[in-house]
Amino acid sequence: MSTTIAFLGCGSMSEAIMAGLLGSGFPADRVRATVRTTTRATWLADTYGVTATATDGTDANARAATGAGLVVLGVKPGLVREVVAEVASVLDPAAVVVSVAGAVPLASIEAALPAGQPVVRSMPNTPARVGHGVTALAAGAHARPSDVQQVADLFATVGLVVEVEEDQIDAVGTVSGSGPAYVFYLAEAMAEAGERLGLPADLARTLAAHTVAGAGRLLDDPDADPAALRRAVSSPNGSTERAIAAFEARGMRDVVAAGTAAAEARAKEITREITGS
Ligand SMILES: NC(=O)C1=CN([C@@H]2O[C@H](COP(=O)(O)OP(=O)(O)OC[C@H]3O[C@@H](n4cnc5c(N)ncnc54)[C@H](OP(=O)(O)O)[C@@H]3O)[C@@H](O)[C@H]2O)C=CC1
Ligand SMILES: O=C(O)[C@@H]1CCC=N1
Repeated sequence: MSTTIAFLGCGSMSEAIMAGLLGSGFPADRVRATVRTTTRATWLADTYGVTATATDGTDANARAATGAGLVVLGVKPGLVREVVAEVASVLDPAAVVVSVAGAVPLASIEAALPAGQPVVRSMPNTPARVGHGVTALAAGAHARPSDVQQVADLFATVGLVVEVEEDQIDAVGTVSGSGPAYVFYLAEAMAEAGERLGLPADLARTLAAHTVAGAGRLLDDPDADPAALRRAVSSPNGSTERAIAAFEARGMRDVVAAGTAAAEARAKEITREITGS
């Protein structure tokens, strides 16, 4: 990849992608980032050696997007329209606009850009920070296969990339986009449970965190089967089997399904808030 990349909005998600990209050897002098505050802009520039500027009352987004081959929309969903409006007139016609924003439809971005501007919508996740992300991509109406490939190459520097239809993106987001938060929540719950059984808080947290990280490593294999890995821990009539039976009896699978359904419903609600339809 030999283009200039502009991250418009560089918080948790875009920083994770940017860090992975730089870690893969992409030159820092071809990366631009914009954020709202000067403090964060200075921190990003000092930490990564990229050009980072604050937008507050300035045309920083337009300046960062000018001449960039890839323009990543990394702001919160409610700000996407505003940022697109700031850059629409300066984009190179061949520049590929990549949205990481959850719940913002391709059509609403395309409608605010010059006709024919290629747009790709993505749903990444924060393990990208350590090169273990998974990103789903959905191509917009004017994105050519080579545009999608360029975006796939960007995200491949931070993990696995899959291509989906846009109508699957909300569901994807509830599994892999939000998913790291569910796993961290499980780690919190395991630590609290350990404390209730008398373990010191620090020890319980260390045990839970390292266990989740280690289990993740075991899953990090194309042939890994979560159910088989679970069975390998569960001795017949042993203590793990008893724990899993207690989870099942309390409807753990339904609880997880209810969480993902709530996440999907909220994504659709945000889409309605943004598009007014
Ligand atoms: N976090 C996640 O796990 C995932 C997030 N997403 C999507 O990524 C997007 C960003 O989320 P996340 O990174 O968590 O959010 P953050 O709040 O961490 O990052 C948003 C960034 O946008 C900056 N910003 C605010 N206003 C502007 C502006 N007008 N122009 C340029 N930059 C601006 C902020 O600057 P400052 O720091 O100075 O305030 C901040 O750095 C969202 O749309 C979300 O749906 C998608 C998948 C996963
Ligand atoms: O919570 C959110 O809205 C975003 C989308 C997926 C992960 N984070």
